[in-house]
Amino acid sequence: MSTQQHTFHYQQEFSLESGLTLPGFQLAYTTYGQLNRKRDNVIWVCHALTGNSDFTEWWSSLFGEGKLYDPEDWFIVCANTLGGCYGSTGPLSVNPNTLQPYFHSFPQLTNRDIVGAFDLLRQELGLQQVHTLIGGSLGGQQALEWALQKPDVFERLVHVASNARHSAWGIAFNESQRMAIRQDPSWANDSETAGQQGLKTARAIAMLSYRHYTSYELTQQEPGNSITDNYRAASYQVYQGEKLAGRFNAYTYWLLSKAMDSHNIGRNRGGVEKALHHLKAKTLFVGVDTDLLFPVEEQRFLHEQVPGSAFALLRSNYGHDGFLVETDQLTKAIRKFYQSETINELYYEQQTV
Ligand SMILES: CC(=O)SCCNC(=O)CCNC(=O)[C@H](O)C(C)(C)COP(=O)(O)OP(=O)(O)OC[C@H]1O[C@@H](n2cnc3c(N)ncnc32)[C@H](O)[C@@H]1OP(=O)(O)O
Ligand SMILES: N[C@@H](CCO)C(=O)O
Repeated sequence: MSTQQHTFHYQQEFSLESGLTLPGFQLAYTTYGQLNRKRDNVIWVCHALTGNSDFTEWWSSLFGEGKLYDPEDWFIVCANTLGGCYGSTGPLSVNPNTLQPYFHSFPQLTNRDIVGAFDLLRQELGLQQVHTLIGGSLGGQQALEWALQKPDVFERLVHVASNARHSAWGIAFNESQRMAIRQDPSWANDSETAGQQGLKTARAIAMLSYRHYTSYELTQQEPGNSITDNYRAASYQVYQGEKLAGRFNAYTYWLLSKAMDSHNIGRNRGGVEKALHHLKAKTLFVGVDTDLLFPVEEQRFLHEQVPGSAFALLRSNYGHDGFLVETDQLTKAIRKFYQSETINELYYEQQTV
């Protein structure tokens, strides 16, 4: 069975948290497997900052024949985020009011806006219940926000390497990356490639928050003792910047990093703790022990605030990106979560749901 690519068109005005509007939008989305007769086998995935809707590309170990989410058993859905650059309406899309690309005029979005758009797609697909909503990093923020907005829809939430409110540390990292984009003179232009050089530096900065001292030591340590103008770790940084610039644009990067900054489930809900009282989904909070960007204290805090929730800690040398890499541990933790068993093993801790 293969994944299917689709596009959802919403042709009415869409109001944003800022008070601005979008004159409609489209979302690119991927499905895998079939909805069963009881319509109770839906898994909805929310992707991270630079991801796309095809979860089999970046979480391939979780989805597929014989894997945790086998398409023979599950109907799996993931939409590219609103504002994204993998088929959904974003800054490079044409504004139907001006017939020109939005570029810098694309309105700023929050995670509330983004999950509001996802929810319109969910309704269009007629999915009244979702067995599990799963997301990591920015996708975890969106999943938590959505589970709060629609508490009766999501039966389970798997919240991976994410938080309830973006931290001062995280905002500072994001702003440092946006400073790099602003330093690029082309950012002043309205063109598809505006800020692309700055984006490369932004990605290089971001890598330092996605990885860890240990992962650099393990993979990028200089083999010899000679002085060079291009140390292995230096060329790695340059390469990672080039690689992202080849598949992403600075506008979407800017927009989504600001959506991440504004993430705060407590906004207009009396604060984070009060907001969490409204979470109905059985929830597994997952952290990565070396995560510098979304440190494990953030997921432990959530676990403590949500009675009956489960918690799993993944061990990784990869830092935050461990959520994409440590899929064997993640699979085990989710399986245990589904079985509602109390576990206490070397690689993760978890309490009964
Ligand atoms: C649409 C989407 O892509 S989905 C969303 C974003 N995607 C992801 O996050 C993908 C998830 N994958 C990853 O994060 C990583 O690949 C990991 C964590 C799984 C593996 O990490 P690593 O083994 O360090 O691989 P990483 O991708 O960081 O770097 C490897 C690349 O750097 C290159 N590289 C490694 N060392 C160096 C160096 N010293 N100098 C230059 N290039 C280098 C490799 O040749 C390789 O190139 P390639 O990607 O063109 O094959
Ligand atoms: N590797 C991830 C990191 C952010 O979670 C990405 O590029 O989206």
